[in-house]
Formats: sequence, C-alpha cells, structure tokens
Amino acid sequence: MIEIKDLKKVYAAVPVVNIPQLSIAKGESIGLIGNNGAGKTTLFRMMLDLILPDQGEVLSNSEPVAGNEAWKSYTAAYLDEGFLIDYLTPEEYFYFIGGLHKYNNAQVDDYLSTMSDFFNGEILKRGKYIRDLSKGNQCKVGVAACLLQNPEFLMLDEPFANIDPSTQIRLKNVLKELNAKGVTTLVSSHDLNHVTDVCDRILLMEKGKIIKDIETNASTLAELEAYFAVGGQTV
Ligand SMILES: Nc1ncnc2c1ncn2[C@@H]1O[C@H](COP(=O)(O)OP(=O)(O)OP(=O)(O)O)[C@@H](O)[C@H]1O
Repeated sequence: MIEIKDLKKVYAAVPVVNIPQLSIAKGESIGLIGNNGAGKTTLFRMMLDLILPDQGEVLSNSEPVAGNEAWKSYTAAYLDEGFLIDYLTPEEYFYFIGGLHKYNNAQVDDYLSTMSDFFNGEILKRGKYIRDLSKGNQCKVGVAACLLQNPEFLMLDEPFANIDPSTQIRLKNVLKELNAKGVTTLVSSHDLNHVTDVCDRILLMEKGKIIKDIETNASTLAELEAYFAVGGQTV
C-alpha cells in the first residue's frame, strides 16, 4: 500500500530522515518508535505531503502522495492540534469533516453516538470550542475525526501521549478492531507496551534511519526495553 523510496529530508545539513526503502502492506499494523528527534514526525509529514522531501518519494497505492489527491480519500491522520479547527465546537468540526466525505449531519450523529465511551462525557454538548479542550480531549477529537472518515490507512502520531489510561485502553481496542477489519495503521509512540500490544510490526527509528524492522513476538517488548535502557545505540 505504501512504498518509500530513497527518502531523505535534511535540516541544517543534518539528514533527519534517511530511508532508502520501506514497504507497508495493506492491513499491516505498524508501530513507529524512536527517541526524541529520531525523525518520526518528519517522516509522517512527508507521507502526508505536508513537507517536501529533499530526495526520494512516498507512494500510496502506487501513486506519489506529493501533488496528488487520490490518497486523501482513503487516508486519515492526526499528528497534532494543527489538524483541528480551534474556533469550532467538536460537533461542528465532526460535521465539517463528515461533510468532506459526503456524510450528512444525521450520519455523523449516528457515528458520534457510538463514541460515547471513548468521549467519556467530555467532548459533546459541553458548549466548548475545540481551543478550550484539554490536550487529551483535543486528541480524542482528532482521533475520532479520523475514525469518522472510515479510512483504509490511518496514521496517528503519539496518540497515547496525552490521553488518560481508560482512553488509552479504548484506543488500543479501537486499533485492534480496525486491524481485524483490514485497515492499515501506522502509529508512533514512546510507549513500548502499547505499540507491542497493538502492532504486528515495529519500526525503530534512530537519527532518521530505520535501524530495526521487527515482526512483533513474545520477546519484542523485552528486546526494545533492553535497547532503550542504554539510551539507544548509534549505527
Ligand atoms: N522545520 C524544521 N526545521 C529544522 N529542523 C527541524 C524541523 N522540523 C524538524 N526538525 C528537526 O528534525 C529532527 C527530527 O524531528 P522530528 O520531530 O521528526 O522527530 P520525532 O522523532 O518526531 O521526535 P519526538 O519524539 O520528540 O516527537 C529533529 O532534530 C528536529 O529538530
């Protein structure tokens, strides 16, 4: 589904992403891990055509994402609050996003009624604008807006970072359900427990390079903990 070819991004003469080749097959659940500054978000941004690579390209279903529109109909992503519209209420935002995918407000309401556990009474009908929600609740809105789009490919950047433990567990269940339905997921996280729990394949990034590409198995968590316990290694 996704092909990365010879992808490079350089800031201040330092390569912050440098991936000669990476394939993500349809239906895979991928966890992207790596210490601060490893290049995870920069990779996500190039995969979403938010920044241009200095070299190479990202293909989605065999078409370059850069300058193309087709991938947008089946890809949903939440990287940060910049993906939200601060002056809208959550309801208005969901209707807006739903409208882009030709859902009417009643269809959006039906979907929102399935999210009441995930929202935990804090998102809807609170008379608050998105800008006034806590960071964790903003993240819930962003993730819920992704799910509303019924994506074939879902990208989430550190979705567990600001959400409470109950929501983390719910989100993990949501991700497992999506994978069972064949949705391809790419989730970055600093939480090794969560990524090894929900992802079949783990990519470990360091200094812009994918230095490990592991099929998750019973020893993966211990292997990764051992790696990070010594602060990661350079290659
Ligand atoms: N616009 C920019 N200008 C200069 N340097 C940048 C820019 N964006 C990112 N970088 C640098 O690129 C490197 C990778 O950053 P990136 O945000 O991709 O890392 P990350 O793995 O997502 O980190 P974290 O885990 O802290 O979120 C960092 O050294 C960062 O300072």
